Amino acid sequence: MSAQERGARVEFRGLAKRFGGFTAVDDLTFTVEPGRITGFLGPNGAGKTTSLRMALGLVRPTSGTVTIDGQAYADLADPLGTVGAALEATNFHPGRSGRDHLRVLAATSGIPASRVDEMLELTGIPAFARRRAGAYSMGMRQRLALAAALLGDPRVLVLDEPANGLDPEGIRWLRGFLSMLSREQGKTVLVSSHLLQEIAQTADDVVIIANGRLVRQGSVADLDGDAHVVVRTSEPAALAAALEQAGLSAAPEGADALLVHTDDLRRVGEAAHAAGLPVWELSQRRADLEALFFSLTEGTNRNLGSAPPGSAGAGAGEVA
Ligand SMILES: Nc1ncnc2c1ncn2[C@@H]1O[C@H](COP(=O)(O)OP(=O)(O)OP(=O)(O)O)[C@@H](O)[C@H]1O
Repeated sequence: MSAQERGARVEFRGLAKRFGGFTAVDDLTFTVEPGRITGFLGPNGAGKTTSLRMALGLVRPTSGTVTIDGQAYADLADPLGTVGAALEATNFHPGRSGRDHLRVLAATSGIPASRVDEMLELTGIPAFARRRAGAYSMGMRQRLALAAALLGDPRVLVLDEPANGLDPEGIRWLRGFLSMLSREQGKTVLVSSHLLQEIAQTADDVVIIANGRLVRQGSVADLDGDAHVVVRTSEPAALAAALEQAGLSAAPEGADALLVHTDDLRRVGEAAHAAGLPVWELSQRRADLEALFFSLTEGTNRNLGSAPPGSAGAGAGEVA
């Protein structure tokens, strides 16, 4: 089975959610491709959790749809084998061990008990999982939630802020683990975060939202941008012509500089020298995904400052 067949496409179409007069998610349209890791990014309060909950049929959209392999979650013939989700890592009974929790889940879903120990092994908590869940650290809960999400060997994995509470070693482990699930097993992985650096190294694609709206989407490679050379001169027009002759395209940047579409400083310097033009600065510049993320989401953290009208805070006031 190819990765394309193993994973499943998740399509968000015109998805919106209003809580009273407050629009938490606004006309969100994007596609999550099979066999790839998609980072779902946005500052706190951007609407990530609400969107993921709508994808899983836990919150009813005001309008729009989310389909998994062409079907709404509620219509899936084999939900556990299609989507595994870890939305919040806190809802385990404190008196029960993590292993027992998973065994109950497996039993009620017709999944063999042996799968539980396999998943605990895979997520690195076989011994810890025999202790009561109430004593678990946040990182342990995250791993347990991940093990639970994987029980049905789902084609799609939906994870809400899975790096929260993990230490640097745990975050490194999570990166490798998600890569393995998507690259070796072809699963579709949709993972939310409010911190770009947590997933920029792992994600193939990113979807960035702010104030409930889509602000940018694309592959990490595209958004990170190509390298450019900045060249500053007193003769920008003449230098642009000289660069064009040398087969390089350049665009003006301010009054006295050009942005040249190449990463080869030497070619730019030699073209200027051959044309007898003065150069004041010659440097490389790379559009940085991190800078892009900040510029797109700056000042949009809706959980800071005054509460939005009609909002009693996350999780309150809504019955799906
Ligand atoms: N049940 C609800 N009733 C009213 N407002 C809500 C409800 N659930 C979420 N909101 C509001 O909708 C907005 C989006 O919340 P959501 O939890 O989806 O954001 P998020 O991007 O997941 O942020 P975070 O990382 O902080 O969870 C927030 O301003 C939140 O307060």
